[in-house]
Amino acid sequence: MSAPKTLDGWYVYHDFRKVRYDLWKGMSQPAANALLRAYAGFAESQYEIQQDRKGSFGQFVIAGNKADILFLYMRPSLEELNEVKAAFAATPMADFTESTYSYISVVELGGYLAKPGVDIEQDEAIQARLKPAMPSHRHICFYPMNKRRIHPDNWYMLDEEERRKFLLAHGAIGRRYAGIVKQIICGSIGLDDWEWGVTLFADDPLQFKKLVHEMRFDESSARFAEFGPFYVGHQVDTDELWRWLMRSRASFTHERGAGIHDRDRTMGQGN
Ligand code: VOV
Repeated sequence: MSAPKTLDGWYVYHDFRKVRYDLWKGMSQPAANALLRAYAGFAESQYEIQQDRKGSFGQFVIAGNKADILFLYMRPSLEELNEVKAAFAATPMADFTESTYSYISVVELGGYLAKPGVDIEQDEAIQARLKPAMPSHRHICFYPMNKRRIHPDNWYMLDEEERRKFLLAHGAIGRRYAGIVKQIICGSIGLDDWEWGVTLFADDPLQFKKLVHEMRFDESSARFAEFGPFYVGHQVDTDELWRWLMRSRASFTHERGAGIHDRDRTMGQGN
């Protein structure tokens, strides 16, 4: 029995963080403004890297209390992800948030997608899937998963034909969500605690429930899948993240609606 080939793309770092409200609320308003301005510079540089197609970046507010914020980065190499980690650590945002969960993986596609005789590097459609720009959908859902290895439901002992049959049925369900849910499946065997990181994007979060629910009844998930913790949230730009963070400070009530640039202006006037 031989392992199926995979096509591997950008390395992915999910960085889930919680706000240290004890520090954040104790900070003076000018200090909070300066902090967020410094962070905005970092976020801007991340979006520029994405613009240059040298990586991807997204900011998300996470629902529930497993985390408050997710920073999601993709880069061509693990070293570059570690550079991003250092660059983030240098921002004051790192001082008043703490990591609650992280996940390292690499964008993965089935090896059968490689057409014989065609250089993967020249196949634009495959390159776009291996090195994806951050989808612009409003919502995100992330969870890690394994394929079971307990007899008789041992995914890794199935022959190729059986696995293909299961994945065909899985793909058929997924395709019914074309244009509604976008998936980025990342392999993490040898990289992190689970075998895959599943990241889904949709404008309506209810579609995550509908898709995952449908897949639970499909044999490839019903018999073989095991799941880790689920995270769900919505995508924000830096300005919206700023407003969300400011709302969590008691002093924000009289500043509701002020964005980074408004704040910069008022800061410049000596506020
Ligand atoms: C949003 C829709 C969607 C679509 C269209 C889709 C399609 C496909 C196709 C065609 C293929 C086959 C290999 C390849 O082409 O890469 C896959 C592969 C895979 N998937 Fe998937 N999947 C989706 C969605 C989707 C979800 C929601 C999940 C989580 C499962 C659940 O129960 O919660 C998932 C998982 C996976 C995994 C872990 C793999 C790798 C399995 C392996 O052993 O290698 N996936 N997937």
